[in-house]
Amino acid sequence: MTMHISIFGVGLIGGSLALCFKGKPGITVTGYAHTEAYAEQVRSKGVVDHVTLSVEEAARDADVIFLCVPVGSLEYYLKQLNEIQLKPGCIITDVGSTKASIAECASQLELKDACFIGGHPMAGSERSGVGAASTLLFENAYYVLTPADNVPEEKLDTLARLLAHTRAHIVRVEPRLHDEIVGAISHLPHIIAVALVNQISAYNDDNALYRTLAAGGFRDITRIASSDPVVWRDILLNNRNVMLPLLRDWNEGIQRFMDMLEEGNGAAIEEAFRRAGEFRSVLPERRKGMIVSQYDLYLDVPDHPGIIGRIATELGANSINLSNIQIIESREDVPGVMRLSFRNEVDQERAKELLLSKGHPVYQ
Ligand SMILES: NC(=O)c1ccc[n+]([C@@H]2O[C@H](COP(=O)([O-])OP(=O)(O)OC[C@H]3O[C@@H](n4cnc5c(N)ncnc54)[C@H](O)[C@@H]3O)[C@@H](O)[C@H]2O)c1
Ligand SMILES: O=C(O)C(=O)C[C@]1(C(=O)O)C=C[C@@H](O)C=C1
Repeated sequence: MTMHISIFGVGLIGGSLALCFKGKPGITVTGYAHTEAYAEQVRSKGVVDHVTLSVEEAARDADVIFLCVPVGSLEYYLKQLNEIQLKPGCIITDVGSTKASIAECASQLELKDACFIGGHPMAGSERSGVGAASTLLFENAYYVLTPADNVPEEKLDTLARLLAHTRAHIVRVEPRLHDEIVGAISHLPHIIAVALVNQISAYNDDNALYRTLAAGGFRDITRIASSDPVVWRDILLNNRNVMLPLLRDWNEGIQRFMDMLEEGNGAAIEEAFRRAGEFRSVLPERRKGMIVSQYDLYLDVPDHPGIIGRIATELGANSINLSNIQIIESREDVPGVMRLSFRNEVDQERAKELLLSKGHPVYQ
């Protein structure tokens, strides 16, 4: 029997889900787009089997509907679906970065023949739109489900079986707790990154050397400042009751740093770095969705033409699969730092041995 999946909002997350499902035996994927221009983009990327601009056409035959629109539009679509005769037993789920308000909306609606299961894949990117979609986005990430108590286990099993195509790990969390935790580990870092970039950008208006000299540390901490403005406007407004106390705590932490500097308290500064390093070192590093998403090696190599090709060829000749390669700092005629990412620990270890044996300085 064919399972019909419908994806509302075929952007980074919706498009990545579509890619995980499309072409799998017994699955068809329909994408709903709200403008003809976006529908055309989705068609040209070929991530779904069929694209429509009609909510009804997208929904009426669906077994599972994924709402992948910005958080501020989720309730609108859930209410629209409640007005349509859906297939009996249909599962509606979402991928929004906040879960309490959509769970509340679903419980108020008392959906007729369908059931709602909130979801949130803890994986993403600063890029947006269907062009950024990837089959690998969710691999090894956590995928949070926030079902209400009255959701039948059988429906949860159906959704979990479908999500197995993403290769993510399912975890169940209560919606309010979810919002508190992601407020701290995801939404707060986005605010901090944006505030930091905008602070430095104002200095750069007076002296362009700020941008020129911005190196690894600045780039590492600010990647997410390039995230989609509308998506993040909606997330932060939706989670503002969680964000405000977190920002007050943040202000206190910054005030403590100001005190340490005013007092010239070196011991306290050292202690702050030590404590942070300790916590970071016990994060489950090797999982996507956490701090480090890959099995990485760092390599000091001279920055001259052909070096990337030579390293990749050496690894390939020894059947070691690279998943990514990146120059972190690249300047003419001085050593550069290359990041090599592998899919598993075995490849990482074999690469390390090989590169060390060829005389390359390798760091882990
Ligand atoms: N970006 C991330 O890292 C990330 C990670 C996990 C979850 N999420 C959540 O996933 C959802 C989508 O985010 P994204 O990063 O894929 O964004 P995106 O901008 O890449 O995709 C959003 C999609 O929704 C469509 N859309 C926008 N407004 C719409 C409307 N009013 N009606 C119908 N379609 C509309 C857009 O055309 C696009 O296809 C958001 O709820 C976000 O909170 C994002
Ligand atoms: O990796 C990134 O770029 C992300 O911002 C992903 C990230 C996160 O903060 O971890 C962002 C929002 C989501 O709701 C889930 C994941």
